[in-house]
Amino acid sequence: PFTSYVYNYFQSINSTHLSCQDDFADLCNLPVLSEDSILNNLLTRFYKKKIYTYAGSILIAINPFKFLPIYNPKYVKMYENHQLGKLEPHIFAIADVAYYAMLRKRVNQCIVISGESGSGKTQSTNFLIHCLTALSQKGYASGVERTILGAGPVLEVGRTNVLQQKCKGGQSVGT
Ligand SMILES: Nc1ncnc2c1ncn2[C@@H]1O[C@H](COP(=O)(O)OP(=O)(O)OP(=O)(O)O)[C@@H](O)[C@H]1O
Repeated sequence: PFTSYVYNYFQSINSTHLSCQDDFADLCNLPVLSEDSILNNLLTRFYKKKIYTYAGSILIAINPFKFLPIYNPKYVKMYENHQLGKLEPHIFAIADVAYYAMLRKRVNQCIVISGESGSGKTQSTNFLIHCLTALSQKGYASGVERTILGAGPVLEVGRTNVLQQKCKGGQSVGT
């Protein structure tokens, strides 16, 4: 029901009008907090090619279904050791916060990725692993990234068998 609500809402919106509208990088800063204002903000940002939005320390990602040039090493560097919320919302910001919290607190960290089928969980997991291996500076040298990414499909098949597909609504990455 929520998906059809969102779909109907998106259908009723004038996209040219949206791209001129102001948007908020964090939903917590919305002057009025309602379903309409949240969806309107997410859609406005999406039309401006901003697929990520914060809800406090939670990152909301909207699948663009196309390549965006926002995952290159320049972005890893830009988000390295930064304070969450200072820069535009980004998946690398979440990886960075988890990585440095792990180093600082010396405690394992967990990133939970949730969404319906096809929403981009696997892709987001890959971006997180890419960023984490780059931050640890082992990615390029030892092929750690390739090894972890290679294990992903095997783990997914195993987990899907055990949980019988219906429970496959979330993914997690531990650092
Ligand atoms: N950030 C992104 N940028 C570009 N394309 C994306 C992004 N996220 C997802 N996609 C596209 O959407 C497709 C589906 O995403 P993905 O496989 O990650 O979904 P999923 O949530 O893991 O689905 P399932 O639960 O069915 O396995 C990808 O193959 C990719 O083409």
